[in-house]
Amino acid sequence: MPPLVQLVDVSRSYGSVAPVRALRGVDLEVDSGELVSVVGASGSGKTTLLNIIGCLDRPTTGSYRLDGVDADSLSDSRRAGLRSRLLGFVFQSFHLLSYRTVLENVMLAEVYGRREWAGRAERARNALAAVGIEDRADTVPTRLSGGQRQRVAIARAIVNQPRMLLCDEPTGNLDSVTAAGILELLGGLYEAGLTVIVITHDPGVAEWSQRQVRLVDGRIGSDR
Ligand SMILES: Nc1ncnc2c1ncn2[C@@H]1O[C@H](COP(=O)(O)OP(=O)(O)OP(=O)(O)O)[C@@H](O)[C@H]1O
Repeated sequence: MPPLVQLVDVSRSYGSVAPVRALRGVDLEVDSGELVSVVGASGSGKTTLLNIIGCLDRPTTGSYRLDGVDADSLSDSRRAGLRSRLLGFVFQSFHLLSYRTVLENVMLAEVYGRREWAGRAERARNALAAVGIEDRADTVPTRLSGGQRQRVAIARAIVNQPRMLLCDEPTGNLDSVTAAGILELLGGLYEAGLTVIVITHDPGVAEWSQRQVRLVDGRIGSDR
């Protein structure tokens, strides 16, 4: 089996005049079932790396394979297909639609055309149950606490049954008790077999992960 994530000598520069070299020659492999944190100072390239892994951006040079597929060579629409089939995203600021109910937020994440319409609400309710928030299905996100909103965002991320969750500071807006609950939830998903990559500034989150990748000025400084 190929690694789920395989970056070979990946660099990413922004701009052409005096380019900013956000990533410089990154080699990284992540196998299915790993729980990896990505740490590093502000500006070290963490979000750039996550965007490439998430097929939201392409390397300037080097190659990226996702589940054995050369993601760089695909058209945008094929990349979107790969992304929706394999990946779920969780962000620091939740990115929920405030004028839709919790249930609708999760239902809207289902990929059009990929799965039959019937059962869509039930699958969304199951995802909400998996994160312990099914009783708030009919409310709007603005009536929820930060921790509850992040649970909804995680339900949305898992409703398509992805192979991997990509999380950008998932506990960054939460107090420590609430953050611990979210880590417990992510840890449970990892134990159930999901691959999880988490960008974090929080040393506690890095310690909690199984493997820490540290970026230093766009390069891998350590990987343990
Ligand atoms: N769209 C862009 N255009 C130009 N420069 C960018 C762009 N995105 C990121 N950069 C630069 O690339 C470098 C890496 O940025 P990146 O956001 O990946 O770092 P980061 O480690 O995620 O930082 P933070 O912890 O502050 O979120 C920084 O110097 C940043 O200013």
